[in-house]
Amino acid sequence: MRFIIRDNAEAASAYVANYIVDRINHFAPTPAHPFVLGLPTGSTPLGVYKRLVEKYKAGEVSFENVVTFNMDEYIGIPRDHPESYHSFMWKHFFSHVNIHPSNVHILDGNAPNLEAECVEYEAKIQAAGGIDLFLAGMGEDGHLAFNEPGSSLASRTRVKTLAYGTILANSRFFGDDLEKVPKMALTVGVQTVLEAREIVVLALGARKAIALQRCVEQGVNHMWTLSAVQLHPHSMIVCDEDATLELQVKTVKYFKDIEQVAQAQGFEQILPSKVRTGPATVPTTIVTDEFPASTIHSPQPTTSRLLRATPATEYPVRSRSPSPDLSAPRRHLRPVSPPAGNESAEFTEGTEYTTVLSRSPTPDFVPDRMASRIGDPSLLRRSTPNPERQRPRSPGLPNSAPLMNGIKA
Ligand SMILES: N[C@@H]1[C@@H](O)[C@H](O)[C@@H](COP(=O)(O)O)O[C@@H]1O
Repeated sequence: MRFIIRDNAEAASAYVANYIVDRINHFAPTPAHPFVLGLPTGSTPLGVYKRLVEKYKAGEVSFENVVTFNMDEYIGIPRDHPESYHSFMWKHFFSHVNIHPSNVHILDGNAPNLEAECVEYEAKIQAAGGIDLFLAGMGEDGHLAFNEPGSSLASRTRVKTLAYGTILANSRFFGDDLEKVPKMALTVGVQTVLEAREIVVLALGARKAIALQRCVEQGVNHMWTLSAVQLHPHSMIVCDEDATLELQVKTVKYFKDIEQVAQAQGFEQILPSKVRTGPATVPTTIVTDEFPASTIHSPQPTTSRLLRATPATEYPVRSRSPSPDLSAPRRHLRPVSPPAGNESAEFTEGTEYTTVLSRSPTPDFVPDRMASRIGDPSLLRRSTPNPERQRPRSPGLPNSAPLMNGIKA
């Protein structure tokens, strides 16, 4: 993951706008091979949209062959409501550039069948060839689009109920009246974003500092859904100095050093050509048994396939025996013809199984305290969680007497 820090919001927004223009121009989109751009709303991208419009007007970029997909939309407010994301996008961006209205895609929060709307949206993304670059902002709680804390990292476009913190944060757009803020929205999923060929996140201001710290310095976490961009092979976060307030000095210094070293060496970190030009195939998550071969040349975010939950039907369903007695005989599956010398072979697809009775409990009920693996009886006692209670009483020795390594008793 690249991490670009600029002195202030203007410089960070300019960096992102220049980057997008550069990507579109290098891609050289045509009607048959358009550049597909994912877009956010919120106050954060306003500076980017302003600069993109300026660059369009200056003749530096054309949106003639750009197709867009917005991240999200409120449910239940009219499309022409001043705070709908439809209104936002046309007001701040689309009305000012040469994009074809038919190339603009924004979820319809008033669709008669919201679930169908979400399914169709994913299909449209696929039909467009997948998203080349997904621009994103970040919620104060680290949400990506409207993927609130606790969202599945394998999620796709769907209906979401907004978290109270988001309603509170967005109430500033609704006259600070919490009642006027929609409580639900349609949003692309985390997985939808991860399947873009490239992700660019913009984070501005001190109010994003905690979320940025969680997403950059801590692990991938469903409670800070933007952290999932760490799994993407071509993701970049661009922020201003204020947004770095909660980061460690060494983190900030390291990422600044990376940029300086690259500049001193006379190169920029560039994207593999397949990502820059867009491959013929649409990136999708493929679930295979093999561990994916990681390669920076693959336009597909291979790591995200690790996030896919495996359908429960792919494995034998554990018998729900009502018997709490672990020593009682239990039923389990065993291959009809087990491999030679391996009677306890694991379940393998395509193998014929028979039900057998045994006294072994299913694996997750094995009360293995490791101590049972140690042969020496004195060590065995010492290895139990509470040796004082479990040692045999010795005549003349008080119960509370300490043991010397648990061996002398
Ligand atoms: N659904 C949007 C997000 O996509 C956006 O990132 C967030 C941040 O908004 P702002 O940029 O105003 O802080 O707002 C909303 O919740």
